[in-house]
Amino acid sequence: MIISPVSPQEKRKNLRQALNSGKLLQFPGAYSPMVAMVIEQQGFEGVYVSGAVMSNDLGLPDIGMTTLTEVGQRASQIARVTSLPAIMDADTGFGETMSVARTIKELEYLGIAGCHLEDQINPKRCGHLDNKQLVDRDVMCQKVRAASDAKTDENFLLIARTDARGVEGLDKAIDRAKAYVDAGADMIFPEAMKDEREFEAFREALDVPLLANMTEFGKSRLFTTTELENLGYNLVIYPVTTQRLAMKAVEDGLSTIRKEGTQESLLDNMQTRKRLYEVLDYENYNEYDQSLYNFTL
Ligand SMILES: C[C@](O)(C(=O)O)[C@H](CC(=O)O)C(=O)O
Ligand SMILES: [Mg+2]
Repeated sequence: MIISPVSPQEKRKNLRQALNSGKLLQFPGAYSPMVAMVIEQQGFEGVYVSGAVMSNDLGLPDIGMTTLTEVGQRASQIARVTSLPAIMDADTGFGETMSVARTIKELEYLGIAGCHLEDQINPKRCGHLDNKQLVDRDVMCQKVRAASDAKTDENFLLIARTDARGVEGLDKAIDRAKAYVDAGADMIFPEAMKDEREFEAFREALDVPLLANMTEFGKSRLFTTTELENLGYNLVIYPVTTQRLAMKAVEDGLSTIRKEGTQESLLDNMQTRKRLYEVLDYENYNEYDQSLYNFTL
């Protein structure tokens, strides 16, 4: 109730243990705290806070216009209602080297279990678009080193993402990933791989855990969990999925109300009041106040 009893330190420790299990961990994107609760109730292993989703939610494209404060606070609200670890998309780190160090310290303090930093210049763009631009490998290594040094909890998961595949090619992307591991990254996120062979090449080249991004309408085919597990990947994100599902339902629903003048025909598509209260565990708030849950539905 209210806030998960599992501390951020425990969540990070649990995540480290789970990553060592050899089992693929599924982290769907949560666009709000309540979505994180549903992700936990459905039995997933963790929650992802997407930079794209945070931007879109503010009515902005995903081009690095959001701030550490905005994204960090929202990620914290999402992280604290679930006992699952939450991983946050920190884009290019919200600034240069020293700011990146601050980003890590703030995210630890906000209860986040880990984050990823990417090697694009700012303004960045979605990793599955063309014409991305990268910072030099050394600049990114410096950021990763600063991030790693800034940790106070060794279990905070520092994930380096490389967007180099679409810019410099597969071999250079793998070289960069190796350099980021040497600089202190705990995990690698190879962005926008073209096919199975490329996912495999990263696995062969690196000993650290790997993250697979199964975003829809992008450059990678949507692999199943079995396929990803067989490829040796450790964690999969479905970053924008819940927002895409919800927004389609919202758009369709609004257009129906506009056309039909009532939402009557939409009721079957809606979360009922009963289900909402189950998700929120409303009944248990009665322990605190007997006058809260004395109605019938
Ligand atoms: C993972 C990602 O960084 C995100 O912000 O969720 C995006 C997802 C997307 O735009 O589909 C990405 O750059 O892949
Ligand atoms: Mg992103």
